[in-house]
Amino acid sequence: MESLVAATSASLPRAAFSPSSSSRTPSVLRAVVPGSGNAAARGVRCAAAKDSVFYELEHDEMFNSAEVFQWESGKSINAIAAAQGIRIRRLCRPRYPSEGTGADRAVPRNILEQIIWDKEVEVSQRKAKKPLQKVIEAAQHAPPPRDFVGALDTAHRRNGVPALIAEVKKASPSRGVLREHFNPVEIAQSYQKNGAACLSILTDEKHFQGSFENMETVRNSGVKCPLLCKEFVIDIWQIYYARSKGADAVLLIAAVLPDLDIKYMLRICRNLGMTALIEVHDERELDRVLKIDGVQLIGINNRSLETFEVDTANTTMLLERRGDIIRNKGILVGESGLFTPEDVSYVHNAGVSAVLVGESLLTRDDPGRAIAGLFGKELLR
Ligand SMILES: O=C(O)c1ccccc1NCC(=O)[C@H](O)[C@H](O)COP(=O)(O)O
Repeated sequence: MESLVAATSASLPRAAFSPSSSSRTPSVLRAVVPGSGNAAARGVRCAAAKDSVFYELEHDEMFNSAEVFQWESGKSINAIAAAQGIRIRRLCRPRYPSEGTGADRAVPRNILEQIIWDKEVEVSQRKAKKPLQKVIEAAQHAPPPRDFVGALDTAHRRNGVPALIAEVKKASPSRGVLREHFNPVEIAQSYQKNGAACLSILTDEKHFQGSFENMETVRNSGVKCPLLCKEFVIDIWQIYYARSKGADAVLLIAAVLPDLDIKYMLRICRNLGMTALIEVHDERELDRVLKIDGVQLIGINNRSLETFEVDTANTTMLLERRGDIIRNKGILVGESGLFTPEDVSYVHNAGVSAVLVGESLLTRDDPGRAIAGLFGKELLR
């Protein structure tokens, strides 16, 4: 089968393959069959020859989902997202005057919404400088992707405690600057030396003082741990860009991305040989993600990205309710607010086999050596 990525880059209009662009260009078939956005024209969906790529797309569950039909009937991305319980809105510009601008659209409701709105502006500027096709080409020349899930699994078995994804972040909206002297390569090397299985590199500049350059420098420094690109992904462009800078995995946040975006982005990750860590905060997000095929890594974030409140009981609560189903899916990651060996044991007992930790390591003089303190023992490499 010709891959979606190949179809994207080779034969179809670029915009047609960006379900998360702010203009929300509708499905592939509408782009290639003028006028197919209305019900009558939708009959065209079944007209492609059996040997064409469009036949496969027409028969693809993704392109026949309710969400695609909702797009095609003109429903806005925010309306579709809201129907899935997503509270974070996109900074959608009105498509026609009657939609208005709406006073409430002008002000983000919380920090996550602010980050996403800033990200939309940032991504559109980056795309203008480096179009998708160029980033896809750059991704093809990147150092090969490494096995993120395999590294977590091996470390968990070796140490009998959750595998560590150690975070390289200078600052955060909730805590401000965590580390004045910030050398990403030094921190990454020290994490690796002290038993981290994987690393998470913050790439958002505005709110976390991170960068894609940090990702690239760490990747080129000889650090062997697989790297997660900790970014607020709203567009496939960012996934290709992360790969081009050497990332092995990307974060996808269920509080931000509708189901179809997650499915589509998962496919792109798979085609690129990358892993997606799908992050959830509550039961509703978890239930959405559990219905998606191909999810290998689910992160339960203990920090509300809307209020900043951290509560490790969130992991226990979600695992008590959905533990069996989640464990069958793959590896579970406990994220945020872990400071002591008791915190780590608590989420381990709840069922996680990996933890994502930033602040409690980064605020120590030597972040790598702080790992033993966090786990109550030295981790083997
Ligand atoms: O950390 C924040 O303040 C924050 C605010 C808004 C969105 C995301 C945010 N953090 C991302 C993370 O989830 C953490 O960096 C990660 O889980 C590590 O958490 P911690 O160990 O508490 O630094």
